[in-house]
Order: sequence, then C-alpha cells, then structure tokens
Amino acid sequence: MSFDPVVRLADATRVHGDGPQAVHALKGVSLEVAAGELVAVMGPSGSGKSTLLNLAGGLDTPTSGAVTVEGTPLTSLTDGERAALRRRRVGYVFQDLNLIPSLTAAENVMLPRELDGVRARQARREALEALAEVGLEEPDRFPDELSGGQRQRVAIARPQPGAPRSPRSWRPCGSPAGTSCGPRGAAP
Ligand SMILES: Nc1ncnc2c1ncn2[C@@H]1O[C@H](COP(=O)(O)OP(=O)(O)OP(=O)(O)O)[C@@H](O)[C@H]1O
Repeated sequence: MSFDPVVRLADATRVHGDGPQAVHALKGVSLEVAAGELVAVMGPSGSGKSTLLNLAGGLDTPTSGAVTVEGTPLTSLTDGERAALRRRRVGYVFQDLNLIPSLTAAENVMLPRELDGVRARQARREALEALAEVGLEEPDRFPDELSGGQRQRVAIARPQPGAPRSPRSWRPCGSPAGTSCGPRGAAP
C-alpha cells in the first residue's frame, strides 16, 4: 500500500520565547500522517500537543525542522500563502472553540462561507445541512444557550473560509447517524 503523507513533520522543534524564559515545547518531533489516517496525540497537560497541532495545521511555524502539508513545505510560504492554505485545506477545531458569542450557531457556521463570497441564502442552507449532519437541532440558539457538547458540534460544522463544501469529503464526528467520523469512503 502506498503511503502518501498529508502532513509531515521532520525533526520539528518549537521554542516559545527566548533567553532564560524560553520554553522548548517541541524537541525534534517527526511524524507522518497519511490520507484517511486518524491519529490521536496523547500526553500530559503542557507536553506540547497544541504546539504540535498548531504546526501541523499551519497556524504556527517551527523554530527548526520542516512541516509539509500536502507536499507543500510551510516554511517556503509567505504568511499570506500560509493563511490561504490554512483557509482552503485545513479544518481546525480550537480547544476553546472560538465561536462568536453574538452570532447564532447557524450564523457562526455561515460566516466563513459568506466571507468567501457565498450568498447568505446559500450559506444558511449549507450551515443548516452541516449542523444537521453533526446532530445539532438548535441552529438559531446563541453559543451561551448551548451545552458544551453542542458548542463543539457547531465548531466541527463550521467550515474554513474557502473550503469546498460540495461534494463534502469529510464526515463530521458526532453525527447521530453514525459513530465514526473521517474521510468519506474510508473504513470506519
Ligand atoms: N505562546 C507561548 N508562550 C510561551 N510558552 C508557551 C506558549 N504556548 C505554549 N507554551 C508552553 O509550551 C508548552 C506546551 O504547551 P501546549 O499548549 O502545546 O501543551 P498541551 O500539551 O497542548 O497542553 P494542554 O493539554 O494543557 O492543552 C507548555 O509548557 C506551555 O506553557
């Protein structure tokens, strides 16, 4: 079976800050993730999991070493190019979700699409479909009117600006229709 890494970290380090305050959050991490592969990163609090995901998702760059997403070395990109790759190719559910409190669940999901030029009516249709897919039945509630799990579902349903929504290539986690999640067509 061919192994085609979607994400590749090669001897990646990330140091936060400098001088005596420097925190060596990642020290020489190498990792390859293939298309369709599900990976769980486990470790104690403060061990560097978010730092690793920030590098793999293009939110941050390594202090040394290389990070490649779909064959593109992130360190070769300008900030603008990296932001575009992140918008179009990366889905990221933040630890604190980053939902906008003044927008309803549906509006949170619609917003990135509207920023990408999709008309409100179409964006709402897509948002309701995505929210139904993750089993969220309260699209017009605000984040503080939802449970923690429901808020997570909204964050999962929220597309990255510019991400293609049709045909959808990713089956969101948490759908009541199935217990598995991941790329469509992959074995559960
Ligand atoms: N911006 C930053 N500036 C300084 N230190 C940081 C910064 N971000 C993270 N760190 C430090 O880097 C280390 C790794 O942090 P990270 O957030 O990656 O851990 P984590 O494994 O995700 O933790 P948790 O499970 O608690 O979310 C920690 O010691 C943290 O204090």
